[in-house]
Amino acid sequence: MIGKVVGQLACSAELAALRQQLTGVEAERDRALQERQQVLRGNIRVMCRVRPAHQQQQSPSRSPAATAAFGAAHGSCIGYPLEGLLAVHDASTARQREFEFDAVFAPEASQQQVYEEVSPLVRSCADGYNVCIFAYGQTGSGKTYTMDGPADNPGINTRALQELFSIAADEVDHSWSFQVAMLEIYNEAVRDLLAMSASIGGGSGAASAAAVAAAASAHTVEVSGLPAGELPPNMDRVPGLVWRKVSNTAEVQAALREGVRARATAATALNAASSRSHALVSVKVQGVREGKAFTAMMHLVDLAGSERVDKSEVAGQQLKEAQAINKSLSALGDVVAALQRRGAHIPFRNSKLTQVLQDSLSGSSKVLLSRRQWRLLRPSTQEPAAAFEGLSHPLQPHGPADILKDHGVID
Ligand SMILES: Nc1ncnc2c1ncn2[C@@H]1O[C@H](COP(=O)(O)OP(=O)(O)OP(=O)(O)O)[C@@H](O)[C@H]1O
Repeated sequence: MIGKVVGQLACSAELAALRQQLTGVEAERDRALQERQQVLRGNIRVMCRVRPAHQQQQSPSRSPAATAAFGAAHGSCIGYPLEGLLAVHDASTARQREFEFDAVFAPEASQQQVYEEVSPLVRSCADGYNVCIFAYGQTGSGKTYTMDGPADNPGINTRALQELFSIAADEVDHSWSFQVAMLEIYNEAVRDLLAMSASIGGGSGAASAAAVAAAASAHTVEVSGLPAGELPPNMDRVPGLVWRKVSNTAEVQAALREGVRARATAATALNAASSRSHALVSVKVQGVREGKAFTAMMHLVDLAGSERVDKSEVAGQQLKEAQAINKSLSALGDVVAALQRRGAHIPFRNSKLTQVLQDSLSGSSKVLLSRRQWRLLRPSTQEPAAAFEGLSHPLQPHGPADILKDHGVID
């Protein structure tokens, strides 16, 4: 009797082990498939999210024709003729152009819909790949909303960590750990926001401007410019950076809030707009797969506003800011272009931003850019009515046409 029970136990233990093995094989096959899919879709993907019009620009009673007329009166209107395409009609030149992205989100797209397109990259990070997700666009175009988002409808940052937690919860090995760090890059100086927050009490407003300025300077950190392969395994890209351990959404949101407050406090104390700096949330994932430990990094980046500043109109601090932003955005553009060309030399050293991100931009890392690197498909002089009927959205003053104009894509 005892022998039989033990036999059955052994048998069910074997069955359980076999099932576990099979699940492991299936999970491994799914991961390989997902990786293959990612490689085929390209390691650099570019999506475009169109911000809804502000309230004063919206009218619930506006028909598609009236919407098109509104757009035309404001110089341009936009439409979505096919999946992944954005069409821009510029009324002043009667020109229409189409731009191709990996995905285009219309103004009504929800935070969750945007996140679902990003989610495969987050899953790649849980498979051990380094990942970078950027939001790029003019001031007011919705970068912070997309990355950070309101507390009751969070953006990519919180959703990405939630997904990582849920992946880890389903793993056989429960020794996974997650840490976040927050950095700000302003005028080519890199600041540790969580360290600053600890010095000034989370930016609760109690610290004087002088104390905040002192903290900002004290927590300015060095970045190693060494190429990825030459960085010793025990050396961090940003030595001494404060990493906060997180294991649930509440901890993530508390850390993010602290960093955001420290950034805003520093901006006020230094008399600078926070949109003039790059904000980075870095996530370090340490996990175990098939008995092997791995570390992967994910950088979630809210880039500084990309508007072109006419140098003749700004001076002093604003000019310095504009130059620093231009320098770092063009350095990022050069790096992405070199990666796309698979160039032998990738110019990471040209800015602090690309130095900080270099481990997540090289090798088999995955990169996602929101609003950048669009490919012009075909210019046309079609009337907007046909192309835009039923699809039109008025263009707000800070809408894509302004961005496209800024970059000389349209006149
Ligand atoms: N998809 C959206 N849905 C609703 N509101 C949005 C959306 N995108 C942006 N907004 C709102 O538009 C305003 C500007 O957005 P946001 O602050 O995210 O712009 P930004 O590009 O980060 O600007 P900056 O460069 O100045 O930081 C905010 O009030 C934000 O709440």
